[in-house]
Amino acid sequence: LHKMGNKLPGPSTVPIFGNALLALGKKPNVDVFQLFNNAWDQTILAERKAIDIDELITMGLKYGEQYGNVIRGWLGSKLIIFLMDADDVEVILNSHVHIDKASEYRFFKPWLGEGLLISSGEKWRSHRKMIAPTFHINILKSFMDVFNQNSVNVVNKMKEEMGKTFDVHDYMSGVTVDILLETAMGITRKTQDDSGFDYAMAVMEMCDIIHQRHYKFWLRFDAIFKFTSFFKKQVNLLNIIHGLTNKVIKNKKETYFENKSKGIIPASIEELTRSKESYDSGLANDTKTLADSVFKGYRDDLDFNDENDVGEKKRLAFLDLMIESAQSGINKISDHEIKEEVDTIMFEGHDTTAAGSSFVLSLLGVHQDIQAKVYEELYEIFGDSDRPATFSDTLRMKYLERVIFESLRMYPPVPIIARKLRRDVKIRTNNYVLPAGSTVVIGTFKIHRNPKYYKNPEVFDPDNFLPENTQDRHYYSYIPFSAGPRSCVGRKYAILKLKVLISTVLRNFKMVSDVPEDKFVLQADIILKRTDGFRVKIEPRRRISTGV
Ligand code: HEM
Repeated sequence: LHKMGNKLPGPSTVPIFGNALLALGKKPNVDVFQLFNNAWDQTILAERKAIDIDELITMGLKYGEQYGNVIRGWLGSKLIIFLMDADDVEVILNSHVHIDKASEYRFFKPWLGEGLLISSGEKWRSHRKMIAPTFHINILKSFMDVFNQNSVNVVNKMKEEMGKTFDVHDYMSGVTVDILLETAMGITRKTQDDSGFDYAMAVMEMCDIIHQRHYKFWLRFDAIFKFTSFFKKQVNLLNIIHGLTNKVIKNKKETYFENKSKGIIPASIEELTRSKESYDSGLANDTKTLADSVFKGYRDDLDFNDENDVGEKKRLAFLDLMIESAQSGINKISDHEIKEEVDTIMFEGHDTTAAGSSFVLSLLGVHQDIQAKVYEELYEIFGDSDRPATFSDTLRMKYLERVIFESLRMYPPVPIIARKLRRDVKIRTNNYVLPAGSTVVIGTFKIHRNPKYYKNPEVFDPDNFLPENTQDRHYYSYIPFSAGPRSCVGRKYAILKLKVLISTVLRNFKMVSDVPEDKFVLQADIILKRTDGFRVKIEPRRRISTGV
């Protein structure tokens, strides 16, 4: 490992510590925008020694300017390799071999157990096969009412903020938890209480603790961590988080047995979607969305399931399927494993979309011309009507989709992903061989801002996703949902939900941001966020065409 690792370019090391001392005393909050905005300029980089940077990861990205798109760092005897070229990333993500997560993900274990995000081997494979069909396009269509209703609810809540400056993330976070509870978990509004908000807050604080464990190396050791105040806090936060997920499962199981004793068979997704068809008739001629072309280079099991019949039994929403499977013995899954998956979906499905929607809304507040174009498109679809969005409406939101994609490019909610290599792997850059046992960090944030793939990478421009601009671009230069066998299982769910939620907000309010984009302070936390808060103002929307 040592011999092969040292053949890769990277900063010089000191005995025992390797490059670990470079991270000493660094804080997690970074002005990432500033760092990356100017990072292509070598002279500015040279002056940037004093900047607060986020442990080896952000530092590794900075060193990219010096060493290229492959950099090695030694954290003691641990070899970390940063990859920032789409060709190299494809070799890792497209593989069915390199699918194990890096050991850093273990800090999630007390919270998520061995859920889909962290598990590997046979457990991951069989659970992925079980869970992916629960995000089948027919199921997503049946969620349209829930997406619409909750979007209207959050619009009504946001009216309180008219004329004030506020953090739109608070609202996006709340509505995202509500939507997840109702869709994936099948918990009706009647049975929900305020614990969703406490849950969202606890998740944010847990992410902070996990992040601290990444960059403060002494907190990496469980034996030390257990004696810190962080541990006590973690216990309290996990009580809140698991309190909600336990309640969700208990509630769902009770309903299952109640219905079973009454002989009630839950409506299949086919039945649910069929009854919608008359209401959602007149499907747009062109049913292809931007996602179909942008992600076509790495078709995954989600696409396969949508195009093939996965069998009626499997077409149940997530938690229904889990419980049905456990009770009927169709799939082998224990109660404990159900809980791990519920915790995983609640976390992955919530924090990512809350950050994604908050970035879109605050960016539109900055770029008024782009917002006017989005509104013009929505006006063409809905006119003055307040009617809910149908699935076919969402297919017509082509400019909004480009805006969402561009926002996920510049501000990917998951800014990096990491894998542990079990075998040596040869990459395209200089035919380097990455040794088994090393940790590979894929710098999504940096790849998305590489001028090799995007003409003006630092400029927010939805036209980056016009068909003529996407057709020849490397597929792995755009990986907000990762790609390959371990791609995000909620990708289609997320895009559909974002379209309904954001279109509903914009049909009711004009977003305004007094903070320009170059003043956004990013936090390269587990989930990319703004430490300065997603501060916006809203103005009532006059329902007239903007004439753009
Ligand atoms: C804008 C929204 C989202 C983004 C940007 C996003 C991004 C990602 C990324 C980059 C990964 C790979 C992580 C890694 O390899 O470490 C991932 C995995 C995952 N995501 Fe998402 N995600 C989003 C929404 C969702 C939603 C809505 C759900 C579920 C409702 C979800 C569920 C999952 C799960 C379960 C995994 C693990 C998949 C596996 O390893 O097989 N995500 N997501």
